[in-house]
Amino acid sequence: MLNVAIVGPGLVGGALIEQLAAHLQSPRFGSLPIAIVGLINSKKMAVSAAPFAASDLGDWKCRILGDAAGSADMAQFADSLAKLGAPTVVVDCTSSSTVAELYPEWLARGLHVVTPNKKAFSSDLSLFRKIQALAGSPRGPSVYHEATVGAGLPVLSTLNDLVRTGDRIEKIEGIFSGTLSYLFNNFSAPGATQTFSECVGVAKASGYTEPDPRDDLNGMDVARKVTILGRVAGFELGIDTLDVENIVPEALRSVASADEFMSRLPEYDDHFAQLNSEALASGSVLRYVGCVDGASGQGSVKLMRYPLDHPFAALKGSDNIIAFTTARFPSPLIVQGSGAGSAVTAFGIFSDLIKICERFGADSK
Ligand SMILES: NC(=O)C1=CN([C@@H]2O[C@H](COP(=O)(O)OP(=O)(O)OC[C@H]3O[C@@H](n4cnc5c(N)ncnc54)[C@H](OP(=O)(O)O)[C@@H]3O)[C@@H](O)[C@H]2O)C=CC1
Ligand SMILES: N[C@@H](CC=O)C(=O)O
Ligand code: NA
Repeated sequence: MLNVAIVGPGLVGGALIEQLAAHLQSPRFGSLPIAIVGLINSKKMAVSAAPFAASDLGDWKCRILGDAAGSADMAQFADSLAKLGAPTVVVDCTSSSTVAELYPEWLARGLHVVTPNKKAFSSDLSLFRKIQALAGSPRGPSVYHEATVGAGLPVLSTLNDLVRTGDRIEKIEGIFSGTLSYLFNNFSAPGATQTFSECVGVAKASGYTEPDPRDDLNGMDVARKVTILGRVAGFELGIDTLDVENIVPEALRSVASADEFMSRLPEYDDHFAQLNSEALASGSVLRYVGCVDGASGQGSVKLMRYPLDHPFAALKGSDNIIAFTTARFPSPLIVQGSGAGSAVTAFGIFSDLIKICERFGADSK
């Protein structure tokens, strides 16, 4: 049995619980030997030697992390998990750097890590290297983070396959943000009528944005993804050395809360409308694009103009598009599809859990 403990059952972690519970209740393709044994948020935690029942998972806020649950204590949580005996995966569904810094400790105790949290792989290079070293042995603990780039789309598994089979990465270019894809697909299109701030509001309500949408609009979320792609491709990218275009209006960068930012954003609709009409007048649309350049080993994140017949201009909804140009793929290998939202992100995490099940041959007892 593979034990799973979820840190941060918010939007994405909650969707993962739903998908795992649905599988427990009605396995479609044979029962996977996966059990949820731990949950922790910033206030409460519960760890159990016996798997949580599907019926409790259906109402986990009351039945597992309700009043009877203990106070959150991350050290104690990891201690209890390490003592369980069976292979155990900690799924970090927070966006916390503090939690990400605990991965080396978890790995050293034999716990596997699966996460959509970008922080550990895009912050200090030394943390990334430490994690890679601890997760590098064939029978030791593993780290999977497919959902950190393109949510559930098979982006990192594709890149890993290219790298491990000896291909040379020349360029990775794409629209890596569901939020910014949604914004510009809907705002910057011939005949579009929604204002920029209205589009941001819909992206937030749809669960595409980070908890504070400024983390999307300032380019940092895309910069983190570019850094992860660059590092997985073998380049020593540092997030602070990337060329990143921040499109948050200057006066709103320091406002205290996400709510205040959202309420003041309409003041800047004219500014974005102006940028958009200039692009449309030249037969182009605006798209927010990230790039890893294999020749220089550098990355960039920029608001660019694309002609209407370019594949980036034809993108829909919150789709991501990632084009890998390599020695073997001079005509790029393209991955495209829904790249944000809790269901597809939870799917990416679930598929990583299945890989650990397969690698460690957890039996179904
Ligand atoms: N939304 C998307 O489309 C995608 C999201 N991601 C990533 O998924 C992750 C989760 O996003 P989302 O679900 O939207 O975030 P939410 O804000 O909805 O949930 C975050 C959760 O983390 C908990 N948490 C925060 N800090 C701590 C801590 N120190 N210890 C324990 N728990 C903590 C919060 O607890 P509490 O409720 O008590 O505050 C909450 O349950 C992020 O890293 C995001 O970047 C990746 C790909 C796509
Ligand atoms: N806020 C991000 C969520 C996924 O990483 C996005 O919009 O892509
Ligand atoms: Na992905």
